[in-house]
Amino acid sequence: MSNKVSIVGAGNVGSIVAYSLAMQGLAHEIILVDRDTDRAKGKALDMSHAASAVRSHSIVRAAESYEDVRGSKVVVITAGFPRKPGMTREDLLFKNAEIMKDVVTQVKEVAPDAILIVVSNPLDAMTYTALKVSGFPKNRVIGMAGILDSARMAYFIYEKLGYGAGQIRASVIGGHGDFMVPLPKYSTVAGVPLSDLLSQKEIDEVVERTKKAGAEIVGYLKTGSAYFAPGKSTAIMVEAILKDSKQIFPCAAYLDGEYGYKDIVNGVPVMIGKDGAEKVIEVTLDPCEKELFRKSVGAVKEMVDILNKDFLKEEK
Ligand SMILES: NC(=O)C1=CN([C@@H]2O[C@H](COP(=O)(O)OP(=O)(O)OC[C@H]3O[C@@H](n4cnc5c(N)ncnc54)[C@H](O)[C@@H]3O)[C@@H](O)[C@H]2O)C=CC1
Ligand SMILES: O=C([O-])CC(=O)C(=O)O
Repeated sequence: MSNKVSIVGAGNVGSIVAYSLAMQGLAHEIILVDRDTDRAKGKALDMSHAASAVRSHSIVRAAESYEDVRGSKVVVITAGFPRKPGMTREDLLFKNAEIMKDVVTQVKEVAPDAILIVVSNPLDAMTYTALKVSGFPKNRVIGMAGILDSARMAYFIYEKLGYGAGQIRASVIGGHGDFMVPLPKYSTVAGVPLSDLLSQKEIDEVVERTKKAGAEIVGYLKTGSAYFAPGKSTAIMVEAILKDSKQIFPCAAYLDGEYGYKDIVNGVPVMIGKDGAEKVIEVTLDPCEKELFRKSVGAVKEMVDILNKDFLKEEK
């Protein structure tokens, strides 16, 4: 099996994905594609030096054209604008949908068998766009968000507790927006339920901070958004595919009847292996969680309906 990975968008997130993979020596060849070719070239050279320093066998190269993406097992797409303070992720819809269409149209020509991992925002709508434009089967187009949102929730639980770092398992489903659905019921510290460790008020605070964590970081950085945790979370998905680990991660996946929804992308637990999103896992939700999930699907559907009306109408 090829373990070549291409990353389209050699900006902040794309660089961390590539760097994480190169340091692990997971992919033999990592290709950086960016419309700013010099940015890709400079970063690829720098990362190849770092790989050499740690005696990793990964080679990072900048693409001269999409021809260099040919033969990739995984193509990560981080091309697109990040938001700035005061913006929502949804504000990026039209600009990034244009970029996604352009990128996926070119990727599918040279890597028709690749698995696409979408990172660009608004994440769920961009994953849907990539799926429709590529025409790839649903298991081969996955969005990255849930690993990041769950990691953020785990960190905020740690901040409340002051102990348990590394032992906290948090769970977030739903879309990657203000309507994401943190699930305290499925969150534990070394197997101990969160409700045995924190008060309801503290849990509610963790939930709210998790939902706004992206915006909190945008507020500090001012010129763009988070990239270390997003990049690492994406690399974790690439690793699961390359190693065929068949582990469960929260990811944005195409729902085809699961959870009672069809023709929409939303964040759910997914078993990831060499074929991508090999299985969507259906978690039992209580009526309140179901309602939050419904709202989250609705928020993504609003964007998808806008795109389907015009922008994606030829992609069916
Ligand atoms: N899913 C998630 O959880 C997260 C998503 N994001 C999203 O990821 C995207 C990238 O974020 P950053 O890396 O911080 O932005 P960035 O601005 O640092 O990098 C974006 C890169 O895309 C390139 N690009 C733009 N159009 C292109 C095209 N048509 N072809 C090839 N390259 C192109 C740019 O030249 C730039 O290097 C944003 O949309 C951001 O909102 C960021 C963090 C988390
Ligand atoms: O907040 C943003 O715009 C970037 C992102 O999706 C995140 O960090 O969760």
